Amino acid sequence: MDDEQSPTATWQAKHRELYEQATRHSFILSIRDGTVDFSSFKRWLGQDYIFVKEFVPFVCSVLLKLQKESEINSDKEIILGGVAALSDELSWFKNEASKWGVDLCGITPFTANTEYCRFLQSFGPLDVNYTVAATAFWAIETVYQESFSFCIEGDHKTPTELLGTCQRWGNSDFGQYCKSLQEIADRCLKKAPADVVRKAEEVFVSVLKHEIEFWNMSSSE
Ligand SMILES: Cc1ncc(CO)c(N)n1
Repeated sequence: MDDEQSPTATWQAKHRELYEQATRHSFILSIRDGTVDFSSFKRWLGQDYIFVKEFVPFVCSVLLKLQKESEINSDKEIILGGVAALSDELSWFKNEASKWGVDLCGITPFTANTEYCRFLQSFGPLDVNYTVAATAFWAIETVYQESFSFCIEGDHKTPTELLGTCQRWGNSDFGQYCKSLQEIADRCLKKAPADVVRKAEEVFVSVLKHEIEFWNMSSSE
């Protein structure tokens, strides 16, 4: 791929500061250096389960939008794979929650989570542009990939109990999946009109801000 021409890579560089705050947040750094507070981890776990339940209809809406753009068949397979993986992910959350003694039924979403979920819902209507939704999808998955892969890279001190979580989003298959999503977003963005590209960039920045708020929420009381 021609990186110089890649709109998403350009934005990652242009919004570097926000991007770093989202992917190198103190919560993630505390996992990597082993100082993480397990009660924060448990809070993140319960809140993220709520988020992922809302992420399912979001990814389905991306698939539905794509259905209207009849020609791109390989995109459909990648995104359908994403929907399928979420089923496994929800089971993983239930299993992980029971290991940590977190009661998933009794959880109420915190404000940052509610706001992020509302943002996801805003992509629901079919007239919301596919390119913009695909950009959001790529950004959401990539923040987790870059955050959790950092916790299992190099000289980390990630607690053993958290390695499974970090591998879930930090593994190289998930990394490959994020690259595929990036290629989809870039291909769409390269042929999109200027107003769509502008909107997609705004959405990219919004995702970073929501992700930062989500980490803040998880790491504070
Ligand atoms: C908040 C949040 N962002 C991204 C992902 C990746 O799916 C997730 N599970 N939760």
